[in-house]
Amino acid sequence: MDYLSIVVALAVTVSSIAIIHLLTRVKKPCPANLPPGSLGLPVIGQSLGLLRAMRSNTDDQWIRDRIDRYGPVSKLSLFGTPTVLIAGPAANKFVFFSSALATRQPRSAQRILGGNSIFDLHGPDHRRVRGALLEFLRPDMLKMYVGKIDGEVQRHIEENWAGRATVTVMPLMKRMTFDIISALLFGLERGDTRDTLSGEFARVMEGIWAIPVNLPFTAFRRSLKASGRGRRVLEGITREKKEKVEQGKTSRNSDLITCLLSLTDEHGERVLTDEEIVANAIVALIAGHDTTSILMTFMVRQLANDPTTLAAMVQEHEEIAKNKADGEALTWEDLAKMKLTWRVAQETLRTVPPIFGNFRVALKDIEFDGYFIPKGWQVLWTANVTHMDASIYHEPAKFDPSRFENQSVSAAPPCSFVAFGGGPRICPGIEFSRMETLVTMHYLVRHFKWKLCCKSDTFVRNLLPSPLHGLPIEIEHMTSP
Ligand code: HEM
Repeated sequence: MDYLSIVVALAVTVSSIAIIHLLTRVKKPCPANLPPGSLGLPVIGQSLGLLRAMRSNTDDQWIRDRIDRYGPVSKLSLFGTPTVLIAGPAANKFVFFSSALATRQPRSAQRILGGNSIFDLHGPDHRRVRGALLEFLRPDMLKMYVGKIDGEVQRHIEENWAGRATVTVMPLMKRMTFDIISALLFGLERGDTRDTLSGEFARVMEGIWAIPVNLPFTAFRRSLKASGRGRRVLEGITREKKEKVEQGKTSRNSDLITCLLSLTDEHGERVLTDEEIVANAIVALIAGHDTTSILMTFMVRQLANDPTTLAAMVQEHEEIAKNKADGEALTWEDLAKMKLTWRVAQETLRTVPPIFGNFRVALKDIEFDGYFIPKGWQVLWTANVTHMDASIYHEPAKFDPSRFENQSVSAAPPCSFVAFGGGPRICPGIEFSRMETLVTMHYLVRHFKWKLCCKSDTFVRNLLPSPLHGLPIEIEHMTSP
């Protein structure tokens, strides 16, 4: 709401500027071969149309309409910058692998996350920070934490699902993924600090993709302030951990922050500064928290209306459970057996990708598909058009996890499944989110049956997809968790 009302308020001011601009501008030569389409009104461009479409869950159609009208490469203006929208596997590959394109966060996210975030780094700095994060996020490191994730999930279900007749899935999944991430990344066990941080980060998320107007009562201002408070808590935690590392009182594998503090290069110098560690721990929290909770929420929503998939999943998890003692935690080997469940997750990500797409910025004049993209323009890649392409996914509207079985998808062109992005910036948190999702589904499908409370099964995109009213469900207990 906040976002839209500010945009509308700004529209009046901006239209006046636009008129003055149109009357006074010096005509610049227009490079040949720009993609078809119109840049619309200065500053506003097509932003309102896209935001409206996202809110009414018609963004897919909005993009498709543009493609029908202009073809797979078209120009428009979004959030004040001329933009080229490109779609399809070849376009995705171009975006993910071109060294002439750099990631660009909205100005609001840049200001909230600060300058050290991996999202704003390129070349050797990006590789250094990404390499450091992967030291902790790589599978052979994460496998040590299955028990810890299992403990968090079981406790969460016991406290929030057991004994209830209804629950609202989305906020519960958000809180649970926050708790898991903060336990593993920051080494924060349950308690006051974790609760405070959870509140601060919920506020950060509200304004991270807002118009960056730092005025009282704007979501951006609340978010900026909350990120400052959250950052100070994490700086304190980092200082404490640093002392322990220097005194040799902790293991490098305790959590992400300790791991990053312990990393040194061949000259014995720390790989990341304290500021970089705090900034990128925050990034990992923000990048990993909503995305995974959305995936799990939409899996719950899908399974409510898909008894065949649910029955197959229950069977997979009962098979695993029958070889375990009561209350015994899952292991890495158990997760490896949850193949169907991960296919259901992949199909959920195909049909409802948590990340709609993202922007890059052209570092120099470039060309794609015969069209000229000037330096400084944005390039927008989106997931849905590719995921719903009938020439890649037969009957794309149908929910069919078996597509990911022996990969009918492996015959598909590269960059056809882009829920996690691709290329050198592919999501480094895939394994982490896979672990959280598999462990959570293991306990949910074995212990509960559920049905949706809302008859209307729609969702909106507030940049990220969100089911109506957070997905309230009626639950029935099968066995105690
Ligand atoms: C279902 C869960 C997730 C989804 C769908 C997802 C999706 C994505 C996508 C699409 C990108 C690439 C954006 C681009 O190239 O424009 C990305 C990057 C990133 N993700 Fe994830 N993500 C998920 C979970 C996680 C988790 C759990 C973490 C951390 C614990 C994480 C950390 C990151 C980071 C740090 C980047 C930036 C990588 C870089 O720029 O090199 N993500 N994610």
